[in-house]
Amino acid sequence: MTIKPKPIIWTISGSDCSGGAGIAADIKTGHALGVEVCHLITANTVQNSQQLLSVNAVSVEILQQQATLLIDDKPPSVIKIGLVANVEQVHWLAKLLKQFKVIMPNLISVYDPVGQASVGGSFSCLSLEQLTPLLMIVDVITPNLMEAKILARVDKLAKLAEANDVEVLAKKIYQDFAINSIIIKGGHSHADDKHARDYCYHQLNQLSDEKQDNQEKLHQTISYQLNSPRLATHYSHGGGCSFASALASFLAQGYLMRDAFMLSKAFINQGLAATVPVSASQKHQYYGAFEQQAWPLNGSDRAQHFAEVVDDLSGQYQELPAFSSLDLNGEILGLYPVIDSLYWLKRLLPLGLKIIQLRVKNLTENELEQVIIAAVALAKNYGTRLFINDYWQLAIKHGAYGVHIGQEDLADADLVAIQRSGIRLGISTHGCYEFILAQQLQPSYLAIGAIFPTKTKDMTGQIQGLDNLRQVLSLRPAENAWQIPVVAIGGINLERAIDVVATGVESIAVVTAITEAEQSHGITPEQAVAAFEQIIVKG
Ligand SMILES: Cc1ncc(COP(=O)(O)OP(=O)(O)O)c(N)n1
Ligand SMILES: Cc1nc(C(=O)O)sc1CCOP(=O)(O)O
Ligand SMILES: [Mg+2]
Repeated sequence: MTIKPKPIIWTISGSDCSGGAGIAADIKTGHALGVEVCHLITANTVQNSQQLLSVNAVSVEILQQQATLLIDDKPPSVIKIGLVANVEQVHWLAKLLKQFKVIMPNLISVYDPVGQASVGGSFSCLSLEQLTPLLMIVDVITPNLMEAKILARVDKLAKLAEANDVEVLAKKIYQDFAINSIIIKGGHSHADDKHARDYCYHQLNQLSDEKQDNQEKLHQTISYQLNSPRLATHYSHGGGCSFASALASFLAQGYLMRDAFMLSKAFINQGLAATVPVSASQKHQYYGAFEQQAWPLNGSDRAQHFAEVVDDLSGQYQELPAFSSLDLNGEILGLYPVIDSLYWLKRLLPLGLKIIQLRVKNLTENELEQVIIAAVALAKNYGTRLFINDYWQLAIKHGAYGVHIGQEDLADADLVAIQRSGIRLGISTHGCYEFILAQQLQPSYLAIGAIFPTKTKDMTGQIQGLDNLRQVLSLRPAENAWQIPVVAIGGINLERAIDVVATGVESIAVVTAITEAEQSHGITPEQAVAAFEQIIVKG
């Protein structure tokens, strides 16, 4: 087995001598998820699974010595903060993070506010005012509902109803402390006992989530809930710490905030699910340590640990029936050329493709309509499934086989009109969050990209690699059930196609590997199509 260098996270938190929570949970979680964990202990607590006896703070001098010694040796990409024992530690941490952000502008800090022990008792008596210097500098915060109410100063909220509204709480916290991402965990305290709903209010762009040059999105916020069945287990000691350190670990591996959140919740669900049988078999309610299971989980039950996404889009289209299928009759979709003109359409259609996409970016509305009319007629002659990129109204109007829609256009497109028209729908996704959300809409196919860096489109920060491709493929319903066809796109050429096909993906979409085959491989586009088809058939 080849050992790759691991991302490094630091956890600055308390030690739980019973091994369930705090530093122990952070180390077990980081190791399960493949990151290296440096740990700076803020307090040595005396506790077991039943009670907390004392919290013995470590001096800031010792903490500073540890930070100084580690910073050049093992610099972190993410710092996770848990128990902060006293005011001195708050000021020390705020100063440390401020200094680190100057020398490491991409450093992310995740603060899991630890006030009350789940076994009863208080870890610290810090007031909100005392915690403010730290709150003003962290990037991500992961309170539970009770902690969120304290952070949002619930007593100052106008109406009592607002006190339980996670969106109101998160906005208030964002307003007061300018924290980029606020995740309110629903694990312990939600009124609906059948579900564990975790809520995220998140400002785009701050954690390199979207491209910095996209001015429109610069200060856009998104909010959504991740919803999964509540799991009946008493093995949850340290679950909150493990969630925050999982988030830190996935962020350190370069995942976007929404994907890191989705994966962290799946990691927690996986651990809780593993202990349901042992918990049920016990006569007395033994409060066991959260179980960090190996990751990634292989096997057919993997998808069940991933939560459903609840947001405006999923709410709006909750009742929408599935989109028309690709009528593949058991065949795989295969090669999917994406081209930008009638010239390419005329050249490639005679090759007997099952699917092709017209992706035009530089024509006027009128020119475009004429091209689409001609393209639909041409594709019908050859019996090839023609998808029109972006222009769903024209695709419906002129009876194209389908339309392909990107994430940017999803909220503005009328999915009801597309579904009722009977034309097929393909949706772009870039990571497990978008994949799960789009899968809930039951489109005709899902695309995932960019698998590799590509010069055709700026996909900075959204390169998936083969591991993420495998991961999203496993998020479809279990084997034997109907599975949505998946198309891999982005930077795929003849050399890389072999590995892509080996993941089991149904289709490979390519632009330049065909249109620039002469320049890159000294072969004609027709030869490139034949070579791809051979790889797909063999795969
Ligand atoms: C098969 C396939 N996958 C992804 C895309 C990208 O679509 P989108 O996100 O809408 O970006 P643009 O292509 O419009 O730049 C695609 N076209 N086809
Ligand atoms: C148009 C497009 N969409 C992508 C996505 O990931 O959504 S990647 C991409 C570019 C594909 O071009 P090539 O095959 O030349 O790399
Ligand atoms: Mg598009």
